[in-house]
Amino acid sequence: MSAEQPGAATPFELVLVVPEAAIEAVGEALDALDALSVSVEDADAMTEAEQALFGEPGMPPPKEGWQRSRVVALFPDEAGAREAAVLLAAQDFFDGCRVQGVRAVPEQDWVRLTQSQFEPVEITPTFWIVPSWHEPPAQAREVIRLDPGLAFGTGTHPTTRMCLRWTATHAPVGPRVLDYGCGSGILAIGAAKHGAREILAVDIDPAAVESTRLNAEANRVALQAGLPDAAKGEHDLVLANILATPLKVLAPLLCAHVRAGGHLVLAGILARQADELREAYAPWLALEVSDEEDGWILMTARKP
Ligand SMILES: C[S@@+](CC[C@H](N)C(=O)[O-])C[C@H]1O[C@@H](n2cnc3c(N)ncnc32)[C@H](O)[C@@H]1O
Repeated sequence: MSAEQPGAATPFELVLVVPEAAIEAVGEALDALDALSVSVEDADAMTEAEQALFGEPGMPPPKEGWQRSRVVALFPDEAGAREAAVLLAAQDFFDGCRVQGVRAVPEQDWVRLTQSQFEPVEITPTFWIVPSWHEPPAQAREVIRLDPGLAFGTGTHPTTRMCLRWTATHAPVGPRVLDYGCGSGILAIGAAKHGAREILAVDIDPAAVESTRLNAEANRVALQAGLPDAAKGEHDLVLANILATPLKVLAPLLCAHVRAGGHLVLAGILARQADELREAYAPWLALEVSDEEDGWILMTARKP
């Protein structure tokens, strides 16, 4: 197999120069943006400013980056790498960082590499995300079939997993569900597997909308997918796994889409951002932290 095979997108690298103060936030954001891998090296390597970075023997280095790190993040395709560059540039922590380039990564067996990185993912003991090249585990009763593709959301990221887990543990969810920032459509499909019947999925990225339609079809789920303008009406459940900054901007809009008695479920939020999110949503809903994984939190509220 090779990258030239029909259907195999060419992977792209996003190359960033990041000061030490921003390295942790950039790393977390790249993780949230579904980078396949992230490597960090000294941006000043082979110059007079080169710094050695050592840890205790057998221990990790004492810090995560150099004074200026060169961060190389691998994405499955060009759209993913470019979207990550745009989303990162909009974050407050990105001040002082620089996008050095977005470039194709040639001549490797990316299909096999990608497949080897995606194993079935357990959401609950009976709810699994399973790539098409795997058999579902015997104990799986609800299964989403999903392969890594153009859009974020394969179930490997804690933010996605927490949203899916919430949906599974609150099943059956009400019939009307809005997935805002749908990416691959994984949350919408997960809601369909747990009781939702009228599902609307929206995203600013047309590639995500298309990906959601295809993934829904592959999972025999009926839903409507479109750009954010398509979000209309009130819903029993509104799910939004975006990053903290856009979630704050979207607060009035997302709250308006929740019916009285309905639920709002937000992810893409770091534990240290809980208070700012709570404050941003306070005029409409009282958010609380209802799950936490790897430093990411799930914030939820029920509309009175
Ligand atoms: C972190 S991904 C989440 C994808 C999927 N829902 C999941 O949970 O895995 C965030 C998605 O939100 C979309 N997005 C970002 N800002 C948005 C906005 N203002 N309105 C709608 N979608 C947005 C991005 O294009 C991306 O597909």
